[in-house]
Amino acid sequence: MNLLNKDDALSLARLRDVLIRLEDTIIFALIERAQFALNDCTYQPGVYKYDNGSQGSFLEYFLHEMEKVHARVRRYTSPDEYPFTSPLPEPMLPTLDFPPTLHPNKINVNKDIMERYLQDIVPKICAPGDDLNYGSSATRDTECLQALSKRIHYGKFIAESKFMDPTQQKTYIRLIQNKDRDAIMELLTNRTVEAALLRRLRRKALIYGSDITETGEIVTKEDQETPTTSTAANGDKQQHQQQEQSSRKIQADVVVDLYERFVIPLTKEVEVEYLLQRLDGWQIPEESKN
Ligand SMILES: O=C(O)C(=O)C[C@]1(C(=O)O)C=C[C@@H](O)C=C1
Repeated sequence: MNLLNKDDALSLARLRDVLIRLEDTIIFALIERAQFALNDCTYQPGVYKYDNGSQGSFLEYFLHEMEKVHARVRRYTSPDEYPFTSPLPEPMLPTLDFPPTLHPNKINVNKDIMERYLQDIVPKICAPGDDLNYGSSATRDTECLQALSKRIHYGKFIAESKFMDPTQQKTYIRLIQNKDRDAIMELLTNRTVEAALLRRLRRKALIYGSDITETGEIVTKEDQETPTTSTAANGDKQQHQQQEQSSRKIQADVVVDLYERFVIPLTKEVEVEYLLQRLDGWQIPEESKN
């Protein structure tokens, strides 16, 4: 998405395309992280002494050092990029002129994303234990966190696009003025889009989590070892399905659950928060007054 182009940044269809592409980024990032053990010591504060004075975990140290370099090349001046750590240095590259697409706001839900990622996601996708690959797991964690953060903060653009829809603006303005959080949530919810997303995501996770043979067939280890036949008893079939699931690089259920319970709800929270602040310092145009 070219955020230097305002029309792109506010087209709901294009924004949804970005979310679809980010599904791939997120699934692949999770698959990469799942190669390594949980490595819990990388999440505990005070395990190592850090040269930047950090008192946090190895992951926080790593994230901060990496975000410093990314800040220098102006990553966080882009309205779809949000850092997890601070303070960060000023960019060494000259500032880019992004058109003012979003209403000024300071919404950053990365703290929630980090908490949910560590509590809910890592333990579900990684084997328990310690394989000493601390740098590799922190690198993969960073990729997962950045992709999730980008996806969830895209809620701001989506909310802006919905707010700018002339058929909806009056209603949004009334609900925002009444601070009616629940009604705003209901108005921005599109259950058809959510259901289609979850179906697509399951399919993608099943496919991306499998291997492909030289002749292009999708297989798992058990497809070769335990042939399923139409005469297999139900119990055998179930056992096979369970084996097949456990041999995948990532379980489709885990990815779907992650989106259902965390990614979509948090994106919607960002949308609601953004809308609740949307009228601050904004002159309501005559045609949009209720
Ligand atoms: O596509 C939208 O309209 C969005 O607001 C994004 C999203 C999502 O997180 O995927 C969130 C709320 C809608 O119910 C549908 C989908």
